[in-house]
Amino acid sequence: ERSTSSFSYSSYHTLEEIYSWIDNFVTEHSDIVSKIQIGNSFENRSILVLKFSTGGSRHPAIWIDTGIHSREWITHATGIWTANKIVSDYGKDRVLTDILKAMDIFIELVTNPDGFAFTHSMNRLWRKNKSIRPGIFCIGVDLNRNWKSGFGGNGSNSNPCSETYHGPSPQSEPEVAAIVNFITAHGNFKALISIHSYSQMLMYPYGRSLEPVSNQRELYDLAKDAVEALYKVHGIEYFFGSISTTLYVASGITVDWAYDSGIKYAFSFELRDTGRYGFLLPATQIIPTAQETWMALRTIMEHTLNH
Ligand SMILES: O=C(NO)N[C@H](Cc1ccccc1)C(=O)O
Ligand SMILES: [Zn+2]
Repeated sequence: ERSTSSFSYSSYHTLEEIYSWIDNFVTEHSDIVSKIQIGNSFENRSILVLKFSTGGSRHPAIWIDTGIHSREWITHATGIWTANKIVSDYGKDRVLTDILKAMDIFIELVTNPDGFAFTHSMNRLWRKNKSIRPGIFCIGVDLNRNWKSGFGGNGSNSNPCSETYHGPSPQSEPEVAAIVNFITAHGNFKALISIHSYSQMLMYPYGRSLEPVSNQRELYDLAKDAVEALYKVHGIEYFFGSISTTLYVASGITVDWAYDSGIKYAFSFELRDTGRYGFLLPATQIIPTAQETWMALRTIMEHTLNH
C-alpha cells in the first residue's frame, strides 16, 4: 500500500512531513522521479529538488520552484500536488507525455526550508530566510531580492530589517547560490517558473525596470493563454503582464536572473487569493488552486516544448 496514498494532498504539512513524502514519492515512482540535493540552507537543512525524466543525458529542462517565501504555504502545497499530477498523468495526458518524452522537469518544493520551519514553529508570516551575520541585528534576507540581475536596485532594500532586504551581495544566500550553481552547471534550462502567493497574477520579466524584454510579445501571448486555461477550471481570474508594470519595480528577483541567463520563458505566479485570506488561504482551497495552476503550467511547458 503506497504510503503516499495516505498523504493528504488537501492539507498543509510540516517540513518533516514534506521531506518524508519526497522520499516515499521517489521510492514509489523511481522509474521517472529522482531526488537531488542541490545544497544546504543557512541552518544546514538539505535543499532538495525532484527530477522528472524519461531518460536521455541532458534533455532541455524546465524549472519550477515553490516556497521561496516561507509564509506562502499554498505554493508548497500546490507543488506537491503538481508532482503527483505529473506521475499520475504521464502516459495518459498526451501533452504532458510529449513534454516528458523530450524534456526534464525539476521541482524545488521547499526553496526556503529554514523560513518554512520557522513559519511552523514561531512566526506563521515569516517571509525571508534565516541567515544572520555579525553586527547585523535583524534576521534574514529576501530570497527574491538576492539574485545578481539588478541586485540592489529599486524595489529592494539595503536595510537588514526590511522584508525586502537584498542581502550583502548577490547570491550571498546559500538557498539562492544552490539554484544558480545547479541551473548554470546544467546549462540547458529553457523555462523557469517561480511560484509565489497571493494576488492571482502571472508575470514575466523585467521586475527591475519598465523596459520590455526582447520577446515581450511572445510572453504576453503565452501568459494570456495560460491564464485563460487557468480560468476555465474554476473561473478564477488572473491579471498578467511584466512584473514592473503589473505589480511594482522589484530588483534582484529570480525571473530577471533567469531571463538574463538565457532562459527566455521565465514566469512568476502569484496564486490565490486576492486578499480575503491572503497567506492564510484555507486548506480547502489547496486542490482547486493546484488544479487550475496545473493548466497554466501545462500551457507554459507545452509552449516551451514547441518553441
Ligand atoms: O512577495 C511576493 N509574493 O509573494 N511578491 C512580490 C512581487 C513579486 C512577485 C514575483 C516576482 C517579483 C516580485 C515581491 O515583492 O516579491
Ligand atoms: Zn513571495
